[in-house]
Amino acid sequence: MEGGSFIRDHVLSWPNVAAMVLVYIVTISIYRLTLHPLARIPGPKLAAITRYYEVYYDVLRNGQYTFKIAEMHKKYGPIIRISPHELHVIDPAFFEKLYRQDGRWDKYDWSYRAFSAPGSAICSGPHDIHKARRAALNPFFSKARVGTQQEMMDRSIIILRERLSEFAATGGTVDLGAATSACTRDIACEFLMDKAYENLRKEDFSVQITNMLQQGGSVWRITKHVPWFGPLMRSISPSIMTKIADDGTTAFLSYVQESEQDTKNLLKDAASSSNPSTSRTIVHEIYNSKLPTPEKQYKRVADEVFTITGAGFETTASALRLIIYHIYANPPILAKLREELAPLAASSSAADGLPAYPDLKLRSLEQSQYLTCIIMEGMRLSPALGSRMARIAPDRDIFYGDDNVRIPAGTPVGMTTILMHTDKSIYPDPLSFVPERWMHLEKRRQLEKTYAPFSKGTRNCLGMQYAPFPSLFFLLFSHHSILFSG
Ligand code: HEM
Repeated sequence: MEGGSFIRDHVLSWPNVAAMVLVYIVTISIYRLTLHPLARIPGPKLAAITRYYEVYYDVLRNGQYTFKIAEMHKKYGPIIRISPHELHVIDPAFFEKLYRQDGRWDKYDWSYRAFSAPGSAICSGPHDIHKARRAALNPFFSKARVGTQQEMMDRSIIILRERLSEFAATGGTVDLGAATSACTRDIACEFLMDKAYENLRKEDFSVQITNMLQQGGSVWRITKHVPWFGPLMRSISPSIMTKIADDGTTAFLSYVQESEQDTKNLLKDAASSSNPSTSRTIVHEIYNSKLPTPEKQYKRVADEVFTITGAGFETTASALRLIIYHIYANPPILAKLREELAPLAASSSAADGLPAYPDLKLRSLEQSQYLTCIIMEGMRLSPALGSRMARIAPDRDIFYGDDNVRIPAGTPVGMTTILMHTDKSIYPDPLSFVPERWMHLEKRRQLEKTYAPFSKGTRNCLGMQYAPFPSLFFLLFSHHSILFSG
C-alpha cells in the first residue's frame, strides 16, 4: 500500500508525468533528426519530427498537404522527407522505377488502413496478399468480359440521353455533375452486382450520394491520423445514424445497407449455384476463385465490393465532369470534335431525331483521334487520387537519382500523379486544357512514359478497360448543347 501511494504521490505526480513526456518528445525528436535512417534526406525539420505537420495541412486546412509537398520540393529538391517515416519524389524519371510490375511492392498500411476496408485488394499492404486477391478479380475485368457489357452500358447511356432531352425540351437547368455521377454509378453497380440501382431515374439523380462520396476524402484524411475515427463511423448502427445524420448521409447509408444486403444475397446465391463456371457478379467471381475459404467470408467480400464500387464511381464521374466543362467552355474544341463525330452520327439511323447511338460500334469511337486526345487530356488533369501513392520495397534498398540516394528497404516512398501531370517541363502551360498535345503520335509515346491516370505497376487500376468514356462523349457532344451557369 505504502509503495503504491509513493508511486502515485511522487513518481506519477503531474509535474513528473509532464517532465517524462517532455523527455520522451525531446529524445524522439533528436533521434528522428540525427540517427534515424532517413535523417540524411532533406525536408522541413518539423515534418521529420512529427506527423502533426501533415495533420495541420491535411485535416485543419482540408487536404492541402499535396500542394505543401510541391512547395517543399522547390525548397529542398526532388527527394524529400515528408514525415518521420515517409519520403516523396517529384522527378518523372523515377516513376518507372517505383511503379513496376517486377519485384515485390507493398502498400503503406498506415494510409490504406484509413479506408477501413482491410479485406480489399486495393487496401492490402503486403505484396503477396494483394497478388492473391487481385488474381481472383482479374478475369472479371478482362477486356473480353468488359466487351460483353456494352449493351448494359448502352442502356444507362440511353436513359441519360432521355433525361437530358427532357430538360432540353423544357429549357430547364440540369445538374450535369449529379447526372454523370448517377450514370457512372448505375453502370458500375450493374456491371459489378448485376443489379439496377436506377440512380439515373431519380428526380435529382440521387445527388446526396454524389455529395457524400465527394466528402469521403476528408474522412480518410482524418482516419489516417485518428485511426478510430473511420471504424467508429462505420460501427454506428444505421438505425442510430439515420436519427442523427442529415439527409445526404442517410441517403448514402441506405445505399451502403442495400449494397451490404445484396452482397450477402449474392454470396448465398454463389454458394448454391450449380454452375460455378459463370460469374455474373464480382461476388460470384470471388466465391468461384481459387482463394482459400477465409477469403470468401462475408466481411472480406463486403470490403472488396465496397472499395471496388467506390473506386469506380467518382473517379469516372469526376473525369467526365472535368472534360465536359472544358469542351463546352472552349467552342473551337467542341466544333472540332463535332466535325470528327459527324460522319459517325450520320451513319446511324435517327428514329426520334436523336443520333441512334446503340447502332454505333465502340471501336469506331475508340478510333476517333481527336476524341482520344480529349479523353487523354481530361485524364491528365483528373487523376483519381489527388494525393501521393506510397510504395514500399520490403526486401531491398532502392536508389534515387544520379547521386544514388539510398532509400532503405521498408521505407514508404511516393509520387503524386497530379504533380507529375502538371509539371511544366513536360506539359507547357500545364493547367490549360489542350487536347492537341496528344495529336502527334511520336510525342504521345514519349509523354506516355510518365502519364499515369490509372497508376502503373502491380497496383494499377483494374477498371481501366472499363471506363465508359467514348460512348458517353458521343452522346453528349454530338447532340446536346450545354450552357454552364453559376
Ligand atoms: C476514370 C476512371 C478511373 C481512374 C482515373 C482510376 C484510377 C485508379 C488508380 C490511380 C488506382 C491506383 C490506386 C492506388 O494506388 O491505391 C486505381 C486502382 C483501382 N481501380 Fe481504378 N480508376 C478508375 C476507374 C475504375 C473503375 C471504373 C473501376 C471498377 C469498376 C476501378 C477499379 C479499381 C480497382 C479494383 C483498383 C485497385 C487495384 C489493385 O489494388 O490491385 N477503377 N484506379
